Amino acid sequence: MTPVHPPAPHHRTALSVNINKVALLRNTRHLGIPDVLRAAELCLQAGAQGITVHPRPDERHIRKDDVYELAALMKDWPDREFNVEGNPLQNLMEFVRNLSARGLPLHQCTFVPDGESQFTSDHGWSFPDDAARLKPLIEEVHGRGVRVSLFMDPLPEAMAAAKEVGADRVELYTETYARAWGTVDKDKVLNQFALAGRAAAAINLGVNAGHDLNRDNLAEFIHAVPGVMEVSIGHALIADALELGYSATVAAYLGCIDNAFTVA
Ligand SMILES: CC(=O)[C@@H](O)[C@H](O)COP(=O)(O)O
Ligand SMILES: NCC(=O)COP(=O)(O)O
Repeated sequence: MTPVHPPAPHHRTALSVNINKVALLRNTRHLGIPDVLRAAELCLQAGAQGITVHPRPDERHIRKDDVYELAALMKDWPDREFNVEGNPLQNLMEFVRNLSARGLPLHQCTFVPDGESQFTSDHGWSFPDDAARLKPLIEEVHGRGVRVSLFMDPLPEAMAAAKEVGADRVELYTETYARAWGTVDKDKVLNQFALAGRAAAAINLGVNAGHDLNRDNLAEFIHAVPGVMEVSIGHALIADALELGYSATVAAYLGCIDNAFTVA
């Protein structure tokens, strides 16, 4: 199948669509609609460079079977990325081990320090406190050929510790930026993210970003924070898709990313 939009050139920020919220709606009936596999396929056809899911222990949205079925779908899209988020001290490692045992694709794990039934992610890992328990888990994930990204608050001084435990990337937790967008605090907050991004880049730690990014705030973020390799976007993007459809919505977000690279 020919994608509407080709995979991103390597120097551009990749868009990974988080489809948690499609599953959330599906789970309110026993009819299987909206279909998460169909959602993923439509986003990939529209040019999204990856699919993200965050299977929470309470299965309020993404369920175990979804992860394996999505991974099987991703086999048909070898140039796209499958990213599974979660807490490796809860359920995430089970997915890593089973996907690996079944020979199914998994390209990136994003370790997120969420509680069992947390409302949504709201903080990053804390160093040095979390270092000793993360290190062997990161080694295990690497042993299965999967990249590890650590969900982190935008603290420049914490980037070295993330690198030290073996992370390949950090995902900067962008809710504070999203909240500040459109207020007098925006430039100050954005500068904090830029400093964190630079601190990561200086030690060869890749930078992803996510949480509450949307069509209004995305381009400015990518423009200000150098070298963002990937953004994972779910809530706002799926809300937009309810109005515009997946294809137009993904195209709009890819357009925001393109704009970030073209505006002066
Ligand atoms: C790590 C992160 O920011 C995302 O996982 C986000 O929290 C989506 O999770 P929910 O869709 O469950 O809110
Ligand atoms: N890692 C962030 C993510 O996948 C999506 O977060 P959100 O856009 O649903 O807030």
